[in-house]
Amino acid sequence: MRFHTMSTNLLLVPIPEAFDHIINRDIKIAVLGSSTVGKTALIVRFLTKRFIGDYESNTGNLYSRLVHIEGEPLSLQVQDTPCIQVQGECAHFPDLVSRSIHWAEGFVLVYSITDYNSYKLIRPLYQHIRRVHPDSKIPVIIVANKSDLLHARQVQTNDGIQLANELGSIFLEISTRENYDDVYDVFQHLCREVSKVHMNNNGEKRRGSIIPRPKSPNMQDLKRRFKQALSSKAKSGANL
Ligand SMILES: Nc1nc2c(ncn2[C@@H]2O[C@H](COP(=O)(O)OP(=O)(O)OP(=O)(O)O)[C@@H](O)[C@H]2O)c(=O)[nH]1
Repeated sequence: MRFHTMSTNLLLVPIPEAFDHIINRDIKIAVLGSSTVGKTALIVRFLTKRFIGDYESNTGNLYSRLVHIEGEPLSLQVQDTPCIQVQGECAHFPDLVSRSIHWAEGFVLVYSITDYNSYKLIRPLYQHIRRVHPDSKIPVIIVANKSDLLHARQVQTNDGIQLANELGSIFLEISTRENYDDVYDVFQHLCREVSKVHMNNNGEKRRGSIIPRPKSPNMQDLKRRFKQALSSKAKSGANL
């Protein structure tokens, strides 16, 4: 399943320090879900375009990239998170997951179509996010991964659609392995939604809180020293 909202460019390059002064905003995204649903594969596929089969068990890497949304350069940070354990109806959130939920401004909730338990985790996870961010409509995308493994399917597409409708979230069924475009869409859509939240909902607040970055700390320092030197010269001239 695809959504069709692609009109902007998403450019992925490492963030060089030289860009620091022109990037006004960070976009912080957390990718959450239970074990082996393909969280790391999804992020790595997005960042490198490559599907790499095997990963060490994830301990929580943070990835940074420069992206362009509607021409504006944004610093994208993606937090990969350790898996969440499910015990009956309860989900146990490791520390890093809890911290990521507080930190992030947009979420990718991943389950695997081959693992019904991973699907069952999505609702409590979503509700937990809403509890942590009660005042804001934080963008969330539900991703049903591994759609290429049809023979092992345990979760029907309709189950995903229904859940997403109920929760008021966007839903995508994708194969990280087979289809890069869908992976790209997930992150592009989320970046744009977070960007919209920045600009529309919190625009006034954020505009007020954006402190212009110093153009160059060295230049400022030089100017200050130059002024000091001038005033001490003027003083010593006055003393003559
Ligand atoms: N067939 C198929 N396999 C996938 C897909 N996405 C991920 N996998 C495989 O699923 C397994 C788990 O992927 P990971 O990315 O390590 O999963 P994770 O959610 O980060 O797992 P944890 O590290 O336990 O949290 C790996 O063997 C991947 O190759 C997919 O779209 N299709």
